[in-house]
Amino acid sequence: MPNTTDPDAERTRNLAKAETLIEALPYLQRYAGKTFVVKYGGHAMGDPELARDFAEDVVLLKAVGINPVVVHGGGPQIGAMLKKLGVESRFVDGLRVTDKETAEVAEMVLSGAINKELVGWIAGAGGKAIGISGKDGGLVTASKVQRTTRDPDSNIEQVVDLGFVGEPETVDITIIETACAAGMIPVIAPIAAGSDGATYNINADTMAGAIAAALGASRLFLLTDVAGVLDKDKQLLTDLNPADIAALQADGTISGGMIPKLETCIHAVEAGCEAAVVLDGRVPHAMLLEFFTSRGAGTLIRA
Ligand SMILES: Nc1ncnc2c1ncn2[C@@H]1O[C@H](COP(=O)(O)OP(=O)(O)O)[C@@H](O)[C@H]1O
Ligand SMILES: CC(=O)N[C@@H](CCC(=O)OP(=O)(O)O)C(=O)O
Repeated sequence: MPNTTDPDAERTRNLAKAETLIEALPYLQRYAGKTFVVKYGGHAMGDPELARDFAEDVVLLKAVGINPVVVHGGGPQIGAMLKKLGVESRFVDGLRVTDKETAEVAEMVLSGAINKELVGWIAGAGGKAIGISGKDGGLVTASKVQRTTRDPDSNIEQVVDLGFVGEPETVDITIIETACAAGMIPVIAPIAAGSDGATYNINADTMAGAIAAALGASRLFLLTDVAGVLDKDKQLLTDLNPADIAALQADGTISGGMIPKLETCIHAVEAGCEAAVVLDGRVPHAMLLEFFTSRGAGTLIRA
């Protein structure tokens, strides 16, 4: 326990607090008025302590004049609900094959339960969040994802039907700009309607990347369940560009869910987002530590 009655110890602690705030000063000056898109993955949401820390980080960003825009996932939560309902689920290239019933469950879990829970966490931290999906205010329209595979025996290319899996086709940022200007923090579920009127389930990383690109965001943070992008010896790679990522993909260093995540980062930085960061969402206040200290954390991707 710290000795609260020792004036020297008290002075040292206060000095450390002041130094931390001063360390943040250049970042605060540089990014006031800028927009950050934060993708909060379903895996990072399980722990209420971490969810509280995350909400505090977002509210702090807003309080210092940055516009945070949250896009959330919820893959594990959709999986748990489908299991309860006795509906089978399978993935192709990290995307959930989505029939009509699965799309209904995905919308219920993402736009309903998770979206409102996050809005609640942000309210609890003193912020004003507005929970929406791609459907609201014409934010995102979806087109159906097309996937093909090559049959290993015949070498014939076959179309894989993923059902109602979508990708953003158009993004209209009016609702985001309106909410931000009114002092609110948009919290966005990765669901959108297609031109056929159907509801489409969109991978949350893809949704976040498209929104970051449309906003020309200064930062895209992707909070996940690893320290960042790791090399073959499991060491953290702190800085990458699109050419580095292509090489890592070619030699098999990155695989699985990290491939669409980094494709999202490349798309965002090539479309004008200053930088994307893959961050460890299991670390308390990961986003603030990355952003407001000179040491940083995670993997920074720039064009
Ligand atoms: N080189 C790599 N560095 C870090 N993670 C990697 C790498 N290659 C593959 N992965 C995998 O990517 C996963 C993150 O992607 P994903 O599971 O889709 O995250 P999320 O659910 O947070 O969107 C990690 O848990 C890890 O298993
Ligand atoms: C098409 C598709 O796969 N959609 C995802 C949407 C949620 C998501 O991406 O959540 P995480 O970020 O927590 O993984 C799904 O159904 O799981």
